[in-house]
Amino acid sequence: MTYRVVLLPGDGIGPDVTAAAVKVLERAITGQGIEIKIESHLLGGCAIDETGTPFPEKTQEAVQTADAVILGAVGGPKWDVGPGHLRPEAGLLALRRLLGVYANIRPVKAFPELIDASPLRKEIAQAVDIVIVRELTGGAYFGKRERGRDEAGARFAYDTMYYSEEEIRRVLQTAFETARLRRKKLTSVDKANVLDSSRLWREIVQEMSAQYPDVTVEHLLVDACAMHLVTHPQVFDVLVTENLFGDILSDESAVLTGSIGMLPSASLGQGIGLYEPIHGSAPDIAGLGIANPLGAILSVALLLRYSLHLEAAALRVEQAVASAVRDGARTKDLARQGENVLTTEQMTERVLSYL
Ligand SMILES: NC(=O)C1=CN([C@@H]2O[C@H](COP(=O)(O)OP(=O)(O)OC[C@H]3O[C@@H](n4cnc5c(N)ncnc54)[C@H](O)[C@@H]3O)[C@@H](O)[C@H]2O)C=CC1
Ligand SMILES: CC(C)CC(=O)C(=O)O
Ligand SMILES: [Mg+2]
Repeated sequence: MTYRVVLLPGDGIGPDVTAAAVKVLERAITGQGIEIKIESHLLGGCAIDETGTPFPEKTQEAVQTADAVILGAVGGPKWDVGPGHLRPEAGLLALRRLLGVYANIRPVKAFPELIDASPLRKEIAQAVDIVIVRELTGGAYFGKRERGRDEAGARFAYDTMYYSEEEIRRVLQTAFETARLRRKKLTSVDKANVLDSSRLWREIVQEMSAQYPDVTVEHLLVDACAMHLVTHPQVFDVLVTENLFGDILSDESAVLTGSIGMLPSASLGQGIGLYEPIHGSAPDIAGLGIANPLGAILSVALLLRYSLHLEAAALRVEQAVASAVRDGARTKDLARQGENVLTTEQMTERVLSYL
């Protein structure tokens, strides 16, 4: 069996962490009787530089026929000025939309050995085990938007947080089913005291909960949720929310585990899965070779699990990461004072040594 995996390294630290991910993927499938063909394409700022657009046609064609897609990250200060349609992030949003990956799964699990890197109290940090299900192809990032000038010549801008019933239902289904396979608790996060899109979201959660009587459902306003995540994150099992809230809450949750560099994600929907660490292109450390590759490597485990259905290989990758961390492997973002600091490549080698 041969699989085609499209690699989109992107910008900043993206190429470093995806190079690590590919090495781990190749090692993980050795002896499995399968072959993986990796095909690299342009997305984001590097694509703007080479082709004048953040999501070139060649990349669009390649991802639509792939078995899975691995992405690093896009963006950076180089492209922060200039016309809106040329932003690297627009390429990423278009990619997610094209693949129809409406459910972004972001597991947030503490590694016992990294508790010192977490800002939480020890007994709380070690109990963090959450899956965030973030709606990924709707909401304010995709709604009608405009910038203009009013009659007096003053500037205005707006973005619309639009959700259809179908968009809400399908991601909630993923969330309910995820909760069912875990501790059977679903926290739906919204801003239903203010936003109509949130009121509809909450109504649909309530309607759908009848089909999942084994799942305990609670509703939480997003501002309170942001606080609860740092005061008592151990109460959360599966957390489901719309795109913008999920983007923010997952970066916050990442820190609970020690570093944003630790968190993987799987974006699932209409077939082809997209796998990426949750962090961005980290321009402040780009080119230094010190990025934490573990979020990207753990995304490979999710690819093996969800797209290739190789659960044993997925577990091996997760265990290899856990073993490396247990043995004291630390990139700069994880290291406490006096700890030996590994480069991206050295950390990758440590993970590979356990595979
Ligand atoms: N999926 C994507 O492609 C994403 C792209 N971005 C883009 O990335 C650029 C930078 O955004 P920021 O707000 O700075 O967010 P960021 O996630 O790139 O970085 C935030 C902070 O975390 C650190 N960090 C991130 N990943 C790390 C890793 N693997 N190892 C060690 N440290 C790590 C960075 O050094 C920085 O201090 C922007 O252009 C933004 O739009 C941001 C988030 C996601
Ligand atoms: C372009 C942004 C929506 C990327 C991001 O921050 C994310 O998906 O987490
Ligand atoms: Mg984000």
